[in-house]
Amino acid sequence: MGGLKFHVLMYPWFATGHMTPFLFLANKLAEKGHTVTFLLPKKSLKQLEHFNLFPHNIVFRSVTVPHVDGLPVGTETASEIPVTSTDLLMSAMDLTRDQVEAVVRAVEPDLIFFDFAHWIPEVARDFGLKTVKYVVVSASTIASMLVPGGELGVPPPGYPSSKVLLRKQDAYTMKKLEPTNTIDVGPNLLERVTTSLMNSDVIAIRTAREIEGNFCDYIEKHCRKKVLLTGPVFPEPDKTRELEERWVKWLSGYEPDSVVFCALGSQVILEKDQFQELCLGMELTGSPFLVAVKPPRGSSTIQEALPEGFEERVKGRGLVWGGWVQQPLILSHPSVGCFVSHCGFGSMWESLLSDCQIVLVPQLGDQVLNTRLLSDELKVSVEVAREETGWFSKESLCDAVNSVMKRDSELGNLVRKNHTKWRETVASPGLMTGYVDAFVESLQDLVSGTTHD
Ligand SMILES: O=c1ccn([C@@H]2O[C@H](COP(=O)(O)OP(=O)(O)O[C@H]3O[C@H](CO)[C@@H](O)[C@H](O)[C@H]3O)[C@@H](O)[C@H]2O)c(=O)[nH]1
Repeated sequence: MGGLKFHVLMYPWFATGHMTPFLFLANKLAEKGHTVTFLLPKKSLKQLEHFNLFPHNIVFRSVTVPHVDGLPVGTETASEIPVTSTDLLMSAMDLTRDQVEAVVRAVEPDLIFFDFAHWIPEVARDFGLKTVKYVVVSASTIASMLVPGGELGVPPPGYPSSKVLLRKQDAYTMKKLEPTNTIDVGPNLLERVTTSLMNSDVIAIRTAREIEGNFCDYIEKHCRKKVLLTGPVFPEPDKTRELEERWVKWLSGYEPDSVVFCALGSQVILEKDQFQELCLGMELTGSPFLVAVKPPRGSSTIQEALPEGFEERVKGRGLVWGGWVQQPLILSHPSVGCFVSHCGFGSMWESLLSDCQIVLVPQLGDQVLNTRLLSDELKVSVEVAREETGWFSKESLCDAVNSVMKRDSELGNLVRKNHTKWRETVASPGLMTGYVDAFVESLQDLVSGTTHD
């Protein structure tokens, strides 16, 4: 608890998968007596408030997200829009610079944490402050962004892995990100990320050396600056919130480890045909299943998009739900035996912490890299096979699930064994506290201007 106390201003990208890990880290800092001003869009306040375990030390301040042409009026967060409109929301974030400067002036922080607001180092310089670019995607994602433009499947010189790569059949992930608008919105995502990496004082990554050490070293060398690791920074289990009664009731009707749970995060919106294939694949597994995804593109409800006759056929054993569910609590329910995930970075950690078998069906580039890390390097999961176009069939989904769910499957036993080993590693309390303690010490040095070789 000793040493210098500092005040951090945090300004994460307006997406659940970014704001929540920032807040988890804020809790760790607050626990040690440091203070945090957390800037976020108004709409996100409600969703995040309950994660704030130290309301005296962590103070939320909302920003007004200005309207930009091309976005529906009132848009404030990435989960409200398709990923192809991300660049528009980023340009709206750029327009909040005045508001951020006013907050800096008012609260006088010692440090600013940011991720996509690439102009934060300029603001900080004006006030004589230090900045931390906090990476809440995997180190492998950042490493692969540092040398863009190479041939898919071929590691750039010095890149630390021949497995954690985008391959030719992953080209579809790039199409998914192509902006659909023609409005000039300033720098693209890659430019924002590289500018942020280059202009911040230090880079911090939400990862563990045990899992991605070689990628962290690669980034440090490439960016020629210190890379600090916070460890996975899992949230404390929230004992005040229990799994909703409807899910407790539904899940309790099934045998232990029998239910296949599928969730694709806060952003993914499938095309209708791929959504239907997902449903049919789950049906084909023969297992009870719960799918929690957004309605597919062009449909306003799940019901209107389900395949013909599907609901009657799976009645009593399968459910497709279009709303938000409590993912970590569902994963820890004894009836849930398999997690079919998009492998967003948050879900990646949650899947590692769970004792479910893991089946991955990534949708975006970073999710593909996380998938390769888990499936090909750590061998704790299996990936659903895709065709060259990026399409996955109901058969390939069903095969992947059954390959790890069938009793006595060799692959199932192998991934279970590896998963147990890695879960024990990442969940060991010593690992987390060790990372956070070392991270805080480095921040104290940064604020006080102390240097260590
Ligand atoms: O119904 C749901 C859906 C999600 N979650 C939670 O929401 C978080 C989602 O985070 P993540 O798994 O990281 O997914 P996304 O928010 O979809 O991911 C975005 O942000 C990630 C960085 O954290 C990137 O890796 C992804 O590519 C990007 O799409 C997790 O904690 C989930 O437990 C729920 O609780 N209920």
